[in-house]
Amino acid sequence: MEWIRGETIGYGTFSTVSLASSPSNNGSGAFPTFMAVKSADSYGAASLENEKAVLDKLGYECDEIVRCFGDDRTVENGEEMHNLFLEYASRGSLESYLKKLGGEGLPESTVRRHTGSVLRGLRHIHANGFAHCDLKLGNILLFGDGAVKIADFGLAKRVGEVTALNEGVQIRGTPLYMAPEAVNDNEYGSEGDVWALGCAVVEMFSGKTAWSFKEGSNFMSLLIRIGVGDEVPLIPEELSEQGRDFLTKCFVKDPKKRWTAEMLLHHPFVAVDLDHDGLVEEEGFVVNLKTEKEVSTSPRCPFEFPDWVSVSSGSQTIDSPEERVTSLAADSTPDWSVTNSWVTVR
Ligand SMILES: Nc1ncnc2c1ncn2[C@@H]1O[C@H](COP(=O)(O)OP(=O)(O)OP(=O)(O)O)[C@@H](O)[C@H]1O
Repeated sequence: MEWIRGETIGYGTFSTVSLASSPSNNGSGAFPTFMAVKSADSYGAASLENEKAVLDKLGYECDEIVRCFGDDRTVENGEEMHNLFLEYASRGSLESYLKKLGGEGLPESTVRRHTGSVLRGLRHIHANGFAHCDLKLGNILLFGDGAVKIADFGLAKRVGEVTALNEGVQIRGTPLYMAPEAVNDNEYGSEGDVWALGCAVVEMFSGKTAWSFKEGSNFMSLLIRIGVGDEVPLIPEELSEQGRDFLTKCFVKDPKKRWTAEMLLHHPFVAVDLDHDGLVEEEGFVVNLKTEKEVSTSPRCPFEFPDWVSVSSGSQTIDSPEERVTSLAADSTPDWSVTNSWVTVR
């Protein structure tokens, strides 16, 4: 495929994302005329390879997962670049969208709709045996028609798989979205994605991160709050009762008791049954609402789901929570990088 690199539309830890046009395709072939191309040098190549492998396995049937059209390599300024071609989200990420609102959150109706979409994406990812492991607003993309899709599968992994990244004392993803079992036991499974979804819902609604954390304050104190004790993120009081209840199901500290994406899709916060034809006008455009078939009463606990099976990630337990947090603090070789004034640890 011939393509032309356009303007830069985003930066990640491992990559730069630009607009790519493929005029010869004219939108008629296998590729659309405009795509996003995620490019990395040799340092980020493994992440891009992992992302492509996972997206290939997830296939095309889930509308809430960003599509991958293939990859190639180029030499630019004497350096070999690895390129991944993705569906272009013209409105960027939810993180950048919220930034434009200057600290304001989104209306609850929009939060419900986006949450339902992300849950359908997570259900598909988990049903195929993967965990995303880096769900956050920066990795939820907003499309011109109001749809949202999950992106950035660079850290995704097979549930139960022990990879080089989770051997020993390491953490992956963004600390603000880390689940207690990830902090305490190095466990990264589908349950952690549900915890992260809860953090994303709080942030979408309030415009603020789920954990209050002052810039410059001690990062380890946050890890201790997440991993040790009973504290969970603050649930916004302005949220409806359904929304608050939904979040309590995401913020269950014990991953085995936390609701799954499948279970949460039956929660009334997202399983809305509007008494009109499913169209709502929102933020200047009409959105076709997808609803779950059954919107009856919400199960109130995991045991009300007859076929619910708890999936454990199978990662090894390293230490007690206290020992692990202390070892994280004392670990001399973490790869710390700073993105958007927050610390991301790889
Ligand atoms: N398909 C896309 N369409 C439009 N914008 C995109 C697309 N993919 C990524 N972006 C933009 O680029 C940013 C970085 O992309 P992405 O998160 O995939 O990169 P990354 O290197 O894996 O980053 P990180 O792991 O640090 O989050 C996103 O936050 C988003 O703003």
